[in-house]
Amino acid sequence: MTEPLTIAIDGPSGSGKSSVARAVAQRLGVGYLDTGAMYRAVTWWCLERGVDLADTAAVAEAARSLPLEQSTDPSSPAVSVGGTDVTEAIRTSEVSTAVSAVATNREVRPVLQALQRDLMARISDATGGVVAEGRDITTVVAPDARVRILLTASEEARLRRRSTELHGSADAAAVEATRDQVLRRDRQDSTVSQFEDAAEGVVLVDTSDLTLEGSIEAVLDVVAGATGSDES
Ligand SMILES: Nc1ncnc2c1ncn2[C@@H]1O[C@H](COP(=O)(O)OP(=O)(O)OP(=O)(O)O)[C@@H](O)[C@H]1O
Ligand SMILES: Nc1ccn([C@H]2C[C@H](O)[C@@H](COP(=O)(O)O)O2)c(=O)n1
Repeated sequence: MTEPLTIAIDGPSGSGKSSVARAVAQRLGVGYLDTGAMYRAVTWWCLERGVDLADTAAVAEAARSLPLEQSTDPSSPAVSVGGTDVTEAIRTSEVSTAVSAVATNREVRPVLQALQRDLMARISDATGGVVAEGRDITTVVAPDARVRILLTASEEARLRRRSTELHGSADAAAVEATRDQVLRRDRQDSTVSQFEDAAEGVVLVDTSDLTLEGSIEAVLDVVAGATGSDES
């Protein structure tokens, strides 16, 4: 039996994890797991039901009982909670501003990490592999993955990308408006996960000077090197 192709990608906000992981999964014909979407879905669910995000036990209970459905098809990622499509709602600035309170809740993390391992196994069974991305996939969720990558980019590049995505511009005002969402979140999230430096055995891919296509190719090259085949 062929070993499933598990690819774990971590990195800071705006490094390009989601865009690159989705494209890589599509090109390799395997499933895709956006673990950040799961932290966002818990956040949305708590805000919707008036759960105080500072009440760690109540938030952990919400994570345990979350009626989550998540598409793992890289060509159509979608998330619904309790039958409501929240694919767009989990990307609002309200959720983006609040999500670190959930991601740094140490009772929530093991709940979602267990769910992520379970989903990764199921996706691999169905498609022969999985590309999972987040902040702790290479170190905690799937430290035995065949390919482990830390995707990074300079602070300037990450702010420029996120600002272009959110405001359609990377001028000084737009970058300033984006700064808090990107950098504060990374500061908070890095208190519970190691995604600023590559852990032992994790390959660092710096995309600061790469185009999106260049970043995808760079990751496919690492996959080909690690699997001894020309997966690209
Ligand atoms: N060279 C590049 N590599 C990857 N993404 C790039 C590149 N250049 C621009 N982008 C763009 O950067 C934006 C941010 O990418 P993406 O959402 O994939 O980042 P992320 O690391 O998943 O961020 P977050 O963790 O905050 O969700 C996207 O609009 C993407 O198209
Ligand atoms: N494995 C993960 C994935 C995500 N997070 C945190 C980091 C962010 O604050 C939030 C949303 O992630 P994004 O969609 O921006 O990638 O969830 C984490 O702690 N661990």
